[in-house]
Amino acid sequence: MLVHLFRVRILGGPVRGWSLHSLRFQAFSAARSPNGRSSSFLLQAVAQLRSHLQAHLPRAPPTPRWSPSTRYWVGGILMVPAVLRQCPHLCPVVLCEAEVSPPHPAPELHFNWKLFLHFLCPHILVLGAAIVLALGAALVNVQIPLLLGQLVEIVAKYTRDHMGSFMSESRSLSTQLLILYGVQGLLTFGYLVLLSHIGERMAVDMRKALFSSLLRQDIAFFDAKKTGQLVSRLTTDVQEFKSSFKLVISQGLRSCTQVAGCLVSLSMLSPRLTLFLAIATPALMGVGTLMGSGLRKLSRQCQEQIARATGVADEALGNVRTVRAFSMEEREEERYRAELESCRCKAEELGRGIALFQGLSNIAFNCMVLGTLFIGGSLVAGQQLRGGDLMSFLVASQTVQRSMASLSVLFGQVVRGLSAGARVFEYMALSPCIPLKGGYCIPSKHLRGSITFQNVSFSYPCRPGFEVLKDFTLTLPPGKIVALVGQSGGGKTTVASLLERFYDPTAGKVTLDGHDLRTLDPSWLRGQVIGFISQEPVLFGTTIMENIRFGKLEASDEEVYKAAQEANAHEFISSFPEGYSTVVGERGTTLSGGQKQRLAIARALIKQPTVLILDEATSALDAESERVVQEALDRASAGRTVLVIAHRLSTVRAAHCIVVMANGQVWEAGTHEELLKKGGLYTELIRRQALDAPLTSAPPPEKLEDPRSCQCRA
Ligand SMILES: Nc1ncnc2c1ncn2[C@@H]1O[C@H](COP(=O)(O)OP(=O)(O)OP(=O)(O)O)[C@@H](O)[C@H]1O
Repeated sequence: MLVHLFRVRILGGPVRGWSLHSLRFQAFSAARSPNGRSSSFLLQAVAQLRSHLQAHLPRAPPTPRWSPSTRYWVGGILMVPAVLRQCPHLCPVVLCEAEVSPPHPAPELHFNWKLFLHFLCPHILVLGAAIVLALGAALVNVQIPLLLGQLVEIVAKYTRDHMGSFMSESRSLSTQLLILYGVQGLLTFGYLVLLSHIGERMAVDMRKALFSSLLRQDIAFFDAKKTGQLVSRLTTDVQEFKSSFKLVISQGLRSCTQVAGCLVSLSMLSPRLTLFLAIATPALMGVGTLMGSGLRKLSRQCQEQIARATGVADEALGNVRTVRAFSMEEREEERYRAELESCRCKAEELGRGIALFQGLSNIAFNCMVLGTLFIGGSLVAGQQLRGGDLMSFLVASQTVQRSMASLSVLFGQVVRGLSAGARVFEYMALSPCIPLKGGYCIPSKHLRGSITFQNVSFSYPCRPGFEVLKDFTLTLPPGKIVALVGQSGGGKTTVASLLERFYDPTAGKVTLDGHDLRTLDPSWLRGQVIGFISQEPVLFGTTIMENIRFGKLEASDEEVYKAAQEANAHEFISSFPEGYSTVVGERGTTLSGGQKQRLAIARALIKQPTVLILDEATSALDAESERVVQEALDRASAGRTVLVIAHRLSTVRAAHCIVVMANGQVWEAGTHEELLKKGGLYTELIRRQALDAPLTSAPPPEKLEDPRSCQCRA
């Protein structure tokens, strides 16, 4: 408890419900002992204060409650258990910056110092100022124990001799101490404000750069990554990196300076006591570090288990409709309960470990104080040390211990910060294979919309061994409707993705009006040439107006209304009280499937695309919605090159050309009537669909002709 007493004195902070003033009063009262010797004065004062502090200092809770910051620090904080858990206000930076760190698999990543310096450079002057202030605060902190010792010497002299005026003798020292406290407070305020300024600005810059880099990555990149993981890099990792950066500068500098300064003071005060400290402190900290690493491991397991439980809850709540539809509430409750139970066991084990650690560390630190007092007391008794110097020694040694404890915490924080930074910088340094912009734009007067796939082979980058398209050749004549049909998984959507240039073919090429797509500007291609309408339209959680305008940001209100009319959407939009200002909810949840689809059609039509891709655009709709949407699609298709991907063959009978895909190739092609006459796979698919058999089970019948000759006529 003496440890805490001196911390209260060093930092001048109030102990809950117990002011510094009353502590001092108790110390002085205790000092009026009959023998008047300074050493016994010290011991009595300490004993008295100790008993008061025991009664007033907050204690560790009987069962640990794992608040996010507690969980986070449980692993790393173990070198300063008593300080941080019982006197959290004494270490505001540490606790303010504590964040939840989600469990991450440990990929081998290297911290990108070049990128780090790029973000740091604009703030280098402010950082310099913060470092100067932090060093100043630390140096002031080194001075305080020495002055405190001198003050105690005056107190001891007065209680021994009862001569002179205590007030006049102590005035100058007290004033100096007050000034130092004030200066230290100001310096601390200054460097924390500056560090916060740098940290927040860097975090914003890093988030902007990372977000921008993520949005520019290839679609193949997103095939391989989880959205949650990417979002976590933007949020948690940047936060952790920022916290570590601020902590390392503030705490690290201060602690190093204090350790160095106080060690000099200590060796000047008493070399013998310093030797005792030099042996005992590292030994204790070594044991503590060993125990700490075990507990950190346990803490990590605890976090992973919490993440598993959260995953179960997230999945159940996110898919609540499916859970309800299958009456699976009890099963989900049971799964969550089981995960929670494991969490509890792990957390309790961790709690026991921490309790043991805290108990042992309290004993160790108290023994160190006792040892210092014992050896120091004997030196005082032998007239080799003054009582005031012993007091200074105790205060300074506590500063050293506290600083070394924060350094050991910081070490863990540095490791975490570096790996968080490495994760953030990893994606910033990635450059996509398909650029967003750059390349040739066909002048609109020459743009016809003729598409060809020439001997295209393709495997998805995340599944390189599996060829989805094999020597695929197809022509989409300008202004005509071509329908792609075939077995599920046959590669129809892949054809559309290649046309959008979400991927580049592994072999062969895709051309627009004779130009290889790789030579054309992708943003022009996607933004102005191709309109894409998928089975599950994704809307943004904003107004209908803004959702339609997403297709062409500079579109006027009139253009939006016109697109909505073409898409058969104007009527239902106008029936809403808020009209075009209606907010559609997250992903458009407040709209029906047919309404969402019509908004998606309006969004695609507003840019007046030359080529339209309809990927099973009506398959998720009921008969009535399908009729309205199909009407809109028929209108939208007129005069455009249209690629329709369809499962229901009845919807593509009117297409100028129907292409049947199988095994990643064009199996046969022609009009509905021509294909029926051939009696090949198309006929088989129609027969199966009439029987309502799934298309997936259809093995392709014998091929009737060379697929290369299956071309749609212009
Ligand atoms: N992003 C992807 N990464 C890896 N493989 C993929 C990816 N998308 C599709 N595939 C695979 O490519 C093959 C063709 O898929 P595609 O979606 O093009 O088929 P489809 O004919 O459109 O099927 P459906 O009619 O069921 O929509 C499938 O085997 C599928 O598993």
